[in-house]
Amino acid sequence: MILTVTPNPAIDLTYRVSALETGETHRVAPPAVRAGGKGLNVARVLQQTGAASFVLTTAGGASGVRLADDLETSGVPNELVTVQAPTRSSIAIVDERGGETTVLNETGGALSAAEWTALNDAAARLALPATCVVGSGSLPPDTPDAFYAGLVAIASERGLPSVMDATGPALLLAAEARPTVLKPNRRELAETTGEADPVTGASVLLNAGAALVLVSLGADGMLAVRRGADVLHARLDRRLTGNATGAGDAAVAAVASCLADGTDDPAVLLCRAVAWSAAAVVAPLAGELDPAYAAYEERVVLD
Ligand SMILES: O=P(O)(O)OC[C@@]1(O)O[C@H](CO)[C@@H](O)[C@@H]1O
Repeated sequence: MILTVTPNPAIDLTYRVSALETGETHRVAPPAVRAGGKGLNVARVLQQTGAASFVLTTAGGASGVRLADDLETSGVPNELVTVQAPTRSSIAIVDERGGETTVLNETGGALSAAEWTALNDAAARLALPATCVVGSGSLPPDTPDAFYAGLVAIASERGLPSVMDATGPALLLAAEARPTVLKPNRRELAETTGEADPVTGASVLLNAGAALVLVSLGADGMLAVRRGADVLHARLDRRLTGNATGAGDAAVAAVASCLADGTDDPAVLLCRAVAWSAAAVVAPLAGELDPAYAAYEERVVLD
């Protein structure tokens, strides 16, 4: 199975409005409520495509109970580390007029040293039967920046590929631990490396130790950057509108599914990542793909 580790999950609340106006009052239908957080979305997408996945995450307070209940309903196998801090909320507001989504991510509560140890220990144990290790999402406040680097090391010690989707110092340290793939988006990469150009930013992560960096460019597709090789760019043959929340998670799921099957050709990874990402934009909620997701691979243009 593909192990996904999410230290800072969320209850995702997705609202739909006909046209979002800042500073105005909106009458809205109740939100869709789901257990979310990037790794949970990755695991849900993998489950939809028939790949075995496993969620390791934290849960705290009444919102943590809600998260646990929803995960059980989803049928994705999981293990939850119980923590003191209540599980945070993430609010997505989908503007049906322009197809843009506004997201409010609570920062979440800090974990104690004992809770971090429990999460690390569980990751090391659950990696034993895994075929790939995925770490994704923001880290709670006062987190050890080396958490994702530790996850890469756990994978490497077991000879497993690893995919990390992180930002800031956690992303830089993860790069130094020599992961198989890093997948920041363009903004996260620029914030982390201080480089506005995505290829230059990706080179910073490659020089630090990453083998392959996939940079998501939103509607402009995705780049695959490797050391000493041509940069690859892929995009869908047309622009799509919908809910882009979770599109990056679908890309991570695509990469993890390739690696778990023993495929590490960057062009193959990139094209599947672009295809699943597009199929996620069309699906209403993060963690879902358009059921016709496989057909999107034929619509990917590789430069
Ligand atoms: O605060 P983070 O961890 O960066 O992002 C959290 C989050 O917005 O990302 C997912 C979409 O990618 C949502 O399910 C989730 O709640």
